[in-house]
Amino acid sequence: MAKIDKVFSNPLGEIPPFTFNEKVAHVFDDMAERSIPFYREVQKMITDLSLTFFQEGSKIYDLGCSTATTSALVYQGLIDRGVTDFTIKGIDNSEAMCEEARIKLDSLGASKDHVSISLGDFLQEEIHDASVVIMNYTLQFTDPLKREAIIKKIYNGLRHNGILLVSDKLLQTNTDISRTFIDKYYNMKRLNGYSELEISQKREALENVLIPYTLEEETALFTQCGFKGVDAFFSWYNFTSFICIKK
Ligand SMILES: C[S@@+](CC[C@H](N)C(=O)[O-])C[C@H]1O[C@@H](n2cnc3c(N)ncnc32)[C@H](O)[C@@H]1O
Ligand SMILES: O=C(O)C(=O)C[C@]1(C(=O)O)C=C[C@H](O)C=C1
Repeated sequence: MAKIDKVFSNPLGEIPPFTFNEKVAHVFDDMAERSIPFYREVQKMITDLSLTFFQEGSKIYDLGCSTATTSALVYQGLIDRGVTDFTIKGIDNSEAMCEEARIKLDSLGASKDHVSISLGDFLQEEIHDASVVIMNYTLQFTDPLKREAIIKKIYNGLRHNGILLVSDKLLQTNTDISRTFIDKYYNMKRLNGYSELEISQKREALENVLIPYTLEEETALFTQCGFKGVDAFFSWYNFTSFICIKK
């Protein structure tokens, strides 16, 4: 049965804070494709950059892996290139997401020797001997007071010439531009079939859960944690994807 996102389609009355619970995990792939601009294209670019910077024998981390869409694409890309010496570690603190991720990887026939999914808080996880670390729309859900610690841990766990790939929703500093970008974003959601009720209820649920930085704050975070090369490889109004390289 098609898993269509209807999580916010009925009036909820009191709207609880958004969590990646079982209801969300079950429809997440549809939710992501219809709620994140150019989600598929960004996944292709993340996969392409991961394969470009991957170093034989190293680890790849997918932090906040959700249903393992990124892990599955990177796994398939490495297998298609005949690469054998690699491990991909997907980490997510939602049990329901980890379940969906394992189902997706099993359907691919992905070997557990090469790609594993762990239920856990990536703030507590060890990161070591990595050439690629991916945080695709996950840093924005991390307590701002803990963002420096995770980025520093990632930097220290990367090999020389290793990369961190981050995609996030961003805040614009100019209020007129911010309002315009948000309007464009919600119009995208309308075009993707979301009702006014769904858009407004999700916006309320995400308040104080999704905490966007400005471009300046996000860039400063990466450079202050040691990354010498920091640049955007994709941007659409209030969504940007960054590549950070450890030199
Ligand atoms: C918007 S989804 C990420 C989308 C996914 N990376 C992709 O590209 O499809 C955010 C995910 O991060 C997970 N998450 C948020 N904070 C986390 C943490 N501290 N540790 C582990 N997972 C976390 C959530 O459970 C959720 O699955
Ligand atoms: O900001 C919103 O309204 C979103 O739906 C964004 C967003 C995200 O950027 O992660 C929030 C949660 C997910 O369900 C997918 C999209």
